[in-house]
Amino acid sequence: MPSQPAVLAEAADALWGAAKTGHYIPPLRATYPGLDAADAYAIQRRNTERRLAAGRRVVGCKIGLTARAVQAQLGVDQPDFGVLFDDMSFGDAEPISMQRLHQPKVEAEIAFVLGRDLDMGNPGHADVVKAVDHVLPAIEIVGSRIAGWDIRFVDTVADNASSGAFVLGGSPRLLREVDLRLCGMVMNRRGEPVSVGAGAACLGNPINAVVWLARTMAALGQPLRAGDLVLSGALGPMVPVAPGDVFETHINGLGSVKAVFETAAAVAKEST
Ligand SMILES: C[C@H](O)CC(=O)C(=O)O
Repeated sequence: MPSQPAVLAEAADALWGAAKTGHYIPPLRATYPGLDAADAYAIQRRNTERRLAAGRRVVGCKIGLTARAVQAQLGVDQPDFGVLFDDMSFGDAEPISMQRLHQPKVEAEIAFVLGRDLDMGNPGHADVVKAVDHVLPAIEIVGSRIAGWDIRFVDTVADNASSGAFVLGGSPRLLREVDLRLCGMVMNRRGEPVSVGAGAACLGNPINAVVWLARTMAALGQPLRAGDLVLSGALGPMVPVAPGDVFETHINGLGSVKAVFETAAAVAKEST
């Protein structure tokens, strides 16, 4: 049974407050034991509307929970999605302020940029392949407003799929130039490998994840559109971020992208 609107509003307010204050909250599933997936997306939508009202612009979607191991950990057999906004976007090697992040972790991903709308009913693989304009290497900086990342499906969905920020590489490639299933990924922190993986880790092929999202959004009556960015899901394990960290991700056939986080001294200066 769907939760009462007052419960959804209270949960959305709690996440919003945690993002503003940095006082992270207990898991929603513990505070509101009846919450289901539909409730969680309704909570996410409330805060999306709040961000839009504050002048932020939607630039696309992120897909999460695409790795079978992570799905098993959270007890689900499907991915989830969150909304990407203009102010989450950082360029290759552009310094990222720690102040705006919440318990940040990084993941290496493949970003898709669409050149056509996917507004047909139940889009398929051929539709998605035709609609992709280009792909890019990306680093997603995930975050959680839930204390200690103690999340299950409803907690992360409500929290905009634990999104935070993202960095895109600067050299777009065409889909036909790369085999996304086979491309290997290594992420280094100051030269040391901290996460390795491959395209196949993302639902067998990152294109499968984009098909899942395209179908989901079409079914919701909010189809993916030309110009939308899609972060397709992690290719390897998430890695916690500390101030001053620099992560470089290389994805075979796609090139490299670097995420640079401000130092502890800069964090201290910002908070005085
Ligand atoms: C909890 C996050 O959704 C993880 C994520 O972004 C991913 O699995 O990819």
